[in-house]
Amino acid sequence: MKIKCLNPIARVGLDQLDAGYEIAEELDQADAVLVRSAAMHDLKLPEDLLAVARAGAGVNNIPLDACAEKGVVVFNTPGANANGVKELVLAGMLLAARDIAGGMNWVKENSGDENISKAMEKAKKNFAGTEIQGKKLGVIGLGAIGVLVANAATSLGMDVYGCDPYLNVEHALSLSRHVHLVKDPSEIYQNCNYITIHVPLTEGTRKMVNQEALAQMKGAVLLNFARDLLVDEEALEEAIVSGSVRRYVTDFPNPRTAAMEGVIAMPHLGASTEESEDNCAVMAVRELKDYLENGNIENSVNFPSCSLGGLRKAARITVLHRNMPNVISSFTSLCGQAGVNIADMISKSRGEYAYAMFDLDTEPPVGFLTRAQALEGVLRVRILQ
Ligand SMILES: NC(=O)c1ccc[n+]([C@@H]2O[C@H](COP(=O)([O-])OP(=O)(O)OC[C@H]3O[C@@H](n4cnc5c(N)ncnc54)[C@H](O)[C@@H]3O)[C@@H](O)[C@H]2O)c1
Ligand SMILES: O=C(O)CC[C@@H](O)C(=O)O
Repeated sequence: MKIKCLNPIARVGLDQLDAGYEIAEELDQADAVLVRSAAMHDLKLPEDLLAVARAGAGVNNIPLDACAEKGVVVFNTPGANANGVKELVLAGMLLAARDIAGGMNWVKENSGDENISKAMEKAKKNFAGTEIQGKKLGVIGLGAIGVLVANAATSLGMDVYGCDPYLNVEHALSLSRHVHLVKDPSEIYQNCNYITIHVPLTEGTRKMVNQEALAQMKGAVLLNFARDLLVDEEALEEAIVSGSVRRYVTDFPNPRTAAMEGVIAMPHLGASTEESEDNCAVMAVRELKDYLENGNIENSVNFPSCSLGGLRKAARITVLHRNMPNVISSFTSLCGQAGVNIADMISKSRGEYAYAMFDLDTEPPVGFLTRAQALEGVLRVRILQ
């Protein structure tokens, strides 16, 4: 199997690619891709590509539907970099609360002054700020990162409000009982001193922090460690001028926000820690290997989770297909006609797409793959032995 890395991937992950794997020089040779933030929308994907693993959470750089149509399974690594981002969000709040950066610049600028120790006692009033303890924090999106930020902020004495209409059970169970859940994000926009967004960028969330949302804020600090396009930047500029937003702290500057007054920007550093990079690489490689070797899918963002464990029978056939009637029945009929017995099977669906795995008592006959691949609704068939 050839794996193409479109971005640098941590060594500890690549070290798991043992005998049977090699790193591809070119994308067109690849059976699978490992990627971080590289934009894949305009890449020509090889016909034989089986999988893409995003060493990270956000998948807006990957054409998910186009991949599904070609029978390419896309994975991500949920939660693997969440702590790295949480810690930077806390730093972002503190950088907005006190002029730490201004103060540090002052020290550098005055480093030649022999009397700096005296001068700073006069100058420091220019960099004074406020504390975050007792302030209201609103967290929009209570997933892997949002929950960690909310819980950490309660420990720092903040009064925390969270909003997530799709909150899942796992995240609900790990959320501190001190966090107040609200249904309407307007409650957060209107009442919170700090507002942090932790939702994925999708067509539904693009510019979710719009003019209407920004106008409700009352001198809030808005933190965006998720994606730049979640915020309407034209409206943001007006909100900063009018004072409804006091500071915009972002990990996703672009030519517009990088130059904007009132913005504290970092160069996409949220997941740039040794620990997050290692966690993501290890999880991404593990997911790829389990799919390539056993056909099992875990943490895919365009196909359902589905597993039959390790390969123990004569052969395993996996079928990525459209979620429509008769695909499974036409496949099992084909098995019957070919005289192969299905020892075990599993089938799962997710939206428009579905996946089925069949363990067989005997190897399928020559020509079976071509016939299965030609069935209506089938996107890709693999035979694993
Ligand atoms: N700065 C970085 O380096 C960095 C690192 C990791 C992730 N991210 C970004 O942060 C995002 C979130 O990451 P995560 O690991 O917490 O993902 P996650 O999938 O665990 O959590 C996302 C949460 O957003 C919620 N959500 C979706 N739409 C919503 C809406 N309209 N309103 C409120 N909640 C909504 C979901 O229900 C989910 O709970 C990623 O998609 C990515 O874009 C950035
Ligand atoms: O790979 C990175 O450094 C950033 C990843 C981050 O944006 C994510 O969505 O997980």
